[in-house]
Amino acid sequence: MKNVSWKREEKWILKEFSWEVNEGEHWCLLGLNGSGKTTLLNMINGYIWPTKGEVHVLNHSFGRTDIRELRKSIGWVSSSLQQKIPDHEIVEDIVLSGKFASIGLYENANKKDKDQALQLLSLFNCDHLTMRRYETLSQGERQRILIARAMMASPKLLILDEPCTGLDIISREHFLQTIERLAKQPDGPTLIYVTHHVEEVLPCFEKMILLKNGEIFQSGATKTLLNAQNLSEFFQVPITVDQKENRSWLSLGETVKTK
Ligand SMILES: Nc1ncnc2c1ncn2[C@@H]1O[C@H](COP(=O)(O)OP(=O)(O)OP(=O)(O)O)[C@@H](O)[C@H]1O
Repeated sequence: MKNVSWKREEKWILKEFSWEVNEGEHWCLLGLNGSGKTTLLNMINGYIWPTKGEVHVLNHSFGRTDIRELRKSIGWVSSSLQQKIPDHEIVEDIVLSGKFASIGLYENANKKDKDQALQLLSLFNCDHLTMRRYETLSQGERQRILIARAMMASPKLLILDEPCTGLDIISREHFLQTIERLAKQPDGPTLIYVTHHVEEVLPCFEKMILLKNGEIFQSGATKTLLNAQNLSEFFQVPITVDQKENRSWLSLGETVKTK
């Protein structure tokens, strides 16, 4: 994205946003509520167009490409997708439907597709759920199934949009292990992980953007951005950062706690 801005109702929602993702990099996009994360994802997927600036995704230049073709190479797992899956759908069919980008399975999957679906279910430790109905799955299981579904289309880019929403701490940690495994897959997709929780930023996300009020507050190597001074300025409250297992854990500074 080069100098991308997006205006609605006389307000600039994204401002002069420039971002380059190189092949093989995994990025985390961290921003508070209303900072413009969803707007940015809608733009990457071609659902909205920049008011100013240029967007190129996976060598497709917006304005000169068939966006529907491009979307076939992008997986986007979000809570709105979760709500679209019918309760009665069987896990195996949900994963297979990813191949056809449909909600519901209307095409005949062949043996190769079925084998791939089973392999993905196994990758995400969901073998035991193959014949279960969607409505019987826990929140964490649903997220893993939907990522397996997205992977059926062998996307080049996989967007995980606040995937830990609704997960308790144990489920979250299990889920994050899955993401770590996914990031290490040879020939796997580039990951863009969107969150407002710093502790979800796994070591595999070596690059990140801190997004604030539609602008890049900072971007670059995760290691150099996640420190107390930067994050205190970003959140505008005193923050303490502890490092544990290559992840950053935040707590609010003393002055805030005693207020
Ligand atoms: N179509 C629109 N018209 C007017 N304002 C909009 C439109 N879409 C988004 N906005 C505004 O743009 C800002 C950024 O919204 P966006 O949904 O991108 O934020 P977000 O970072 O995804 O927030 P959250 O974490 O709460 O989901 C918000 O103030 C929102 O009200």
